[in-house]
Amino acid sequence: MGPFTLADVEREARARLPSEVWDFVQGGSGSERTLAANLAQFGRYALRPRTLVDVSACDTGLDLLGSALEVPIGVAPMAYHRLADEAGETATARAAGRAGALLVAGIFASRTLEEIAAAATGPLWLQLYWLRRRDALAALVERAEAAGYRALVLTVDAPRVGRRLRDARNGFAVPPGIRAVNLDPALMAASHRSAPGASGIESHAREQFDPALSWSDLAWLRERSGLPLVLKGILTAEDARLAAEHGVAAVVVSNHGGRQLDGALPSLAALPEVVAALPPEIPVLVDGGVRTGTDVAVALALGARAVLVGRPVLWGLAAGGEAGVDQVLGLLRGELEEAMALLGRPRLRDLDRGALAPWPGVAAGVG
Ligand SMILES: Cc1cc2nc3c(=O)[nH]c(=O)nc-3n(C[C@H](O)[C@H](O)[C@H](O)COP(=O)(O)O)c2cc1C
Ligand SMILES: O=C(O)C(=O)c1ccccc1
Repeated sequence: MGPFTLADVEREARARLPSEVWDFVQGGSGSERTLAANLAQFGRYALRPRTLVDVSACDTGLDLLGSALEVPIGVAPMAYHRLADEAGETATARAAGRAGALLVAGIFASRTLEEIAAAATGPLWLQLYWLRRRDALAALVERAEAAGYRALVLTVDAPRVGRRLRDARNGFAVPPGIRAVNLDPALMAASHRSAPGASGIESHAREQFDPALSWSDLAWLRERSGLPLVLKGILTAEDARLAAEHGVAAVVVSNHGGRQLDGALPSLAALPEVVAALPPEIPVLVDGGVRTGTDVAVALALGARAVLVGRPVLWGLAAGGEAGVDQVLGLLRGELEEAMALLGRPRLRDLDRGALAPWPGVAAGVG
């Protein structure tokens, strides 16, 4: 029977994955304070249900950068889905399409951009890191456009990869059979070796990521592609305003699932100031710690247009492959519809600050 919650899927995934892969997926940087705070922040809000509203039809559909979604939910970009399931990103793509959800494929996908696009039936975006090898980046952008990707998501919170102590202690390296197949193997070699005290991921990023990336470099990307540019990893109003000035189409409020700056703001806590700093035509997405449909409702009530979900998708893959991702996305969708019905807010636009109160005795900053 079940799973009935994402926590059920998490338990099953943990039982199935090798412990060093589990640690890579689950872990955060440093003391994992931000990782924990992402989850805890949702508990700072209480919901204010309205009654005697016709909720016989709850509509979770929306338009995001010109693409229709059935749910305000996307799969966050994550490296190496094949760590969790043999089919990897193609399974994720099929499941996301069935759920009417967005898929953000990662630059370190373990299936080719073209394989992912062929499996996808819904909108697809591609996440990029700013690699020193700008030629490799330019080639990816060209391939993404040709394959039908609809936006580029530049991750801006990782000039280097944060120190993840679980991976360092485990000497984690990406297993040889699993590769970031969209990049030249020569660029990826360090990911497959662990140096003393550093994971392969950390060594690879030190070698290949260009930490000199700054606002003026965004023009390079925008010149190479007509695709909308999304910045992932914004946590402040200052950066939100700069993003708007630089012609960005959307932003993702994120601390990278607590994997980058330990001690950074929980993403839900940063969301209101980012929303307030941007005009309504620039949608704000948020990720980090979304585990239930009511979490989705809270994020939307604080001004997010949609949420991205990271680890739970890998749990789904590990627990049941493509069907496991169906379960994860299906549970979130069902829980969101239930929350909307019981809140008396049958349309996404009804989810506003009026839906929230601070949890009694806790300063939530509903504003
Ligand atoms: C195993 C794993 C790999 C990730 N790889 C990437 C990546 O390659 N690029 C990126 O921008 N974010 C990456 N992320 C961060 C996610 O996109 C997302 O910000 C985060 O997982 C959201 O938090 P959640 O896992 O609590 O939902 C990764 C996260 C995990 C757990
Ligand atoms: O972005 C990440 O969190 C991550 O785990 C990763 C994976 C491969 C290369 C760089 C970062």
